[in-house]
Amino acid sequence: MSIDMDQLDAMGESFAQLATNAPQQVKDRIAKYRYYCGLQHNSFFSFSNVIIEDLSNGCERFPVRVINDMDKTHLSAFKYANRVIDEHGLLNLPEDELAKCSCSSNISCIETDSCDCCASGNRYNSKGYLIADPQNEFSSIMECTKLCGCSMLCGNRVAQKGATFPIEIFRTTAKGWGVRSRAGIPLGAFIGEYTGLVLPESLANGDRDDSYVFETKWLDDQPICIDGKPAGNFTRFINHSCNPNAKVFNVNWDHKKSQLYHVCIYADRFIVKGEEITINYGSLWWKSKNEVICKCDYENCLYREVRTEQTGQSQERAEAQTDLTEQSQ
Ligand SMILES: C[S@@+](CC[C@H](N)C(=O)[O-])C[C@H]1O[C@@H](n2cnc3c(N)ncnc32)[C@H](O)[C@@H]1O
Repeated sequence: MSIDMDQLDAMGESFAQLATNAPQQVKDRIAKYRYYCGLQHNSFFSFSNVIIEDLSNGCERFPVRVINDMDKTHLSAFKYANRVIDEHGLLNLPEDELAKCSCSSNISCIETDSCDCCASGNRYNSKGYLIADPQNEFSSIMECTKLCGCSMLCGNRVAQKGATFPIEIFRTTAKGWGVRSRAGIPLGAFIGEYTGLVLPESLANGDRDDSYVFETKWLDDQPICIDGKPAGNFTRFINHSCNPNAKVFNVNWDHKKSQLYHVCIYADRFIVKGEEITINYGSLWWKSKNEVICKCDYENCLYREVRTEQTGQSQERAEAQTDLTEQSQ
């Protein structure tokens, strides 16, 4: 049988066109099947248009590819930074205030019950996945620090070593850019740290565009914020969902116990290859962004209606949901 290559190309073109115009849920499903079948970008009936091969310029362990199959929009400029940038010197802390455990260098702290670091927050298992403790009211993790007796091979050093699961940035139908996984990510696995400029809260608010601002948790002082707009890594593109598959924890490994400035994102369930990674921005973010309509497509979405008044059914549902979330953290 002879194959008419022109006809094949035409079929590929119309498939690509169909896929491009399909609703997001259909696209997500197609993306998953493409990944399962091992289809590469730019292969036959691939509809992926890679516009940047590695946004991180080699900073990450994997290339951060940027894909736009939707329109001609390009990324707005920002500085790629895989660590927070502390221009105001807010994180210059005396070393003696750093937490430390007295474990020995030939054990992994997660294997003992006597490690002070592991005892003060949520813990990792032997694969480096988080075992979240619902009683931990600050959603915090205390990793071992440079003053600890253990070595860098200790299993209680995960987020400090950086992101390991490959991800890519893609243009969504209705939420601007988003992040999706290029591999399955197990429950509890570390995805990435939310990086950016470290700012006092007073500077983060005001006239600044706060769409990319994350407030960190300080337990005994003024809060600081991380602004991912001028500088940040791939996590700055993570969108909100009312049914998220990832969760934020505050992690400590180089500062005193009461200051939880590393904002780290972990899988909250198994994330399938090709699935968009989402977190819950929280009711306070949505309260301050009345003009934004949530496009998460979740059937029980809490913010899909215009929220001109802070009353009504959807607001009550949002607050009830937030109370539940806060209780479970
Ligand atoms: C931290 S940025 C996330 C990346 C962003 N989508 C982009 O293109 O750069 C937050 C902004 O993304 C958009 N966004 C995130 N989640 C959304 C959602 N569920 N529905 C609608 N817009 C969303 C909003 O414009 C929000 O201000």
